[in-house]
Amino acid sequence: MSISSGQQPLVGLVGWRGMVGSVLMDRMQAEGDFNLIEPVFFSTSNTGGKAPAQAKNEATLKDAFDIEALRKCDIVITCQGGDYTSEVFPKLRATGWSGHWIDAASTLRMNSDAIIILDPVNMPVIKNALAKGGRNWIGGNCTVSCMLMGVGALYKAGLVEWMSSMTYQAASGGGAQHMRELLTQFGTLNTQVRSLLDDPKSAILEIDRKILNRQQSMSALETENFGVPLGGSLIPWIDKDLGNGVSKEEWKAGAETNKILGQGEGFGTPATPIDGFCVRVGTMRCHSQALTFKLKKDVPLADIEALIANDNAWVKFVPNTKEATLQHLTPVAVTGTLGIPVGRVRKLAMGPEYVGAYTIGDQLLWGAAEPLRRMLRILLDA
Ligand SMILES: NC(=O)C1=CN([C@@H]2O[C@H](COP(=O)(O)OP(=O)(O)OC[C@H]3O[C@@H](n4cnc5c(N)ncnc54)[C@H](OP(=O)(O)O)[C@@H]3O)[C@@H](O)[C@H]2O)C=CC1
Ligand SMILES: N[C@@H](CC(=O)OP(=O)(O)O)C(=O)O
Repeated sequence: MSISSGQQPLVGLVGWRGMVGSVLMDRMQAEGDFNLIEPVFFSTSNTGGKAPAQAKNEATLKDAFDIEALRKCDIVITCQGGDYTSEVFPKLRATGWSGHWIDAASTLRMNSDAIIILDPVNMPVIKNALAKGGRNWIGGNCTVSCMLMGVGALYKAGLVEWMSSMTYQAASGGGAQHMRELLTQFGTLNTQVRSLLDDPKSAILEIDRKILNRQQSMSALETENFGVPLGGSLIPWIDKDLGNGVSKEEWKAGAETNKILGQGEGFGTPATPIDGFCVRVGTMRCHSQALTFKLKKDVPLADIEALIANDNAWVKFVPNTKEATLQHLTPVAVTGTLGIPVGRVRKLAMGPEYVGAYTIGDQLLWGAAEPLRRMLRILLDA
């Protein structure tokens, strides 16, 4: 980066105290990123307040809507959300600001001048854009990023004719309030039948009936965030209704995966068809997905396993046994780690080119925060 010699780049951080932002701060701290930058902390709600401990010269919070203050930054990293990006980004660029904008929100992802960043998968796409003066670096959809960290090797090897994904997405994808709502619902349901649970002789169908009654009578307040109960249930629709039977989350799987891989519209190469269903389940912060591949040819299972296992430092190949699956392939095993286990890999009954796999990722780490801080490092090294 062209920063005056002897100075550290001024990096503005917006959204640092939110859920994604807090995970980002922890990772930046753990990796020593703050040693390499001069951080400036912004707030949408507490201008003039005390900046966090990582602050160096700028000890107070700046106004996140102050375009002049943002303009001084060489790099802005934001986890504040799409509304903030929509409001501030165009104004900032309109001033002629030529700094780097690194963003967790989806707002700018599909813009032609934006790169979806996932460097273990698409470093060549990132480097190419950097060389051409790229300035907008956007984190991908959490499900897409976690999927590609796990099985990106099959795409890189040009083996995938099409892929279908069935997701099991955690409450955290909706935000912190959604996680709270899920846990509150679990508590409410438990309270409803606690005395029956304590009695080993009680009838299970009585417990079941009481739970269903309580679920079906939950108030608008109790389901304020998800709209319907998630505790003890699931919701097979995530994000907006695109009006054609497809949810926006499902659309992102194909659109973003192809863009990350640098193929399809705008790249002059055919897109890989990717489609499936996205489902919200009552887990906390790991997104899981069952994948079906049609490969372009019959590849021996051992070769497929080796490709996946050797793709990057974070993917963990899980042998397709019950014991290994229960041990390593659950949200409880993966939460809070950067590991991306891939298991249940097997040929499917439809034919030798059909392969199934199951993968999990912490949607706040590889799904949101980690690609952002790694992009910061790529810029610092450039
Ligand atoms: N949640 C997810 O799974 C993913 C989210 N994203 C993107 O990241 C954006 C931010 O998501 P997320 O981190 O979940 O949002 P949060 O709601 O946790 O945080 C967003 C902002 O809300 C403000 N805020 C208000 N009250 C509180 C509070 N009590 N604690 C902390 N912050 C508070 C903070 O801004 P301030 O300090 O200025 O007041 C904070 O930066 C999303 O809108 C999305 O665009 C991307 C991938 C995944
Ligand atoms: N939509 C994701 C979370 C998210 O923020 O996705 P995106 O960054 O694509 O808006 C979920 O609900 O699980």
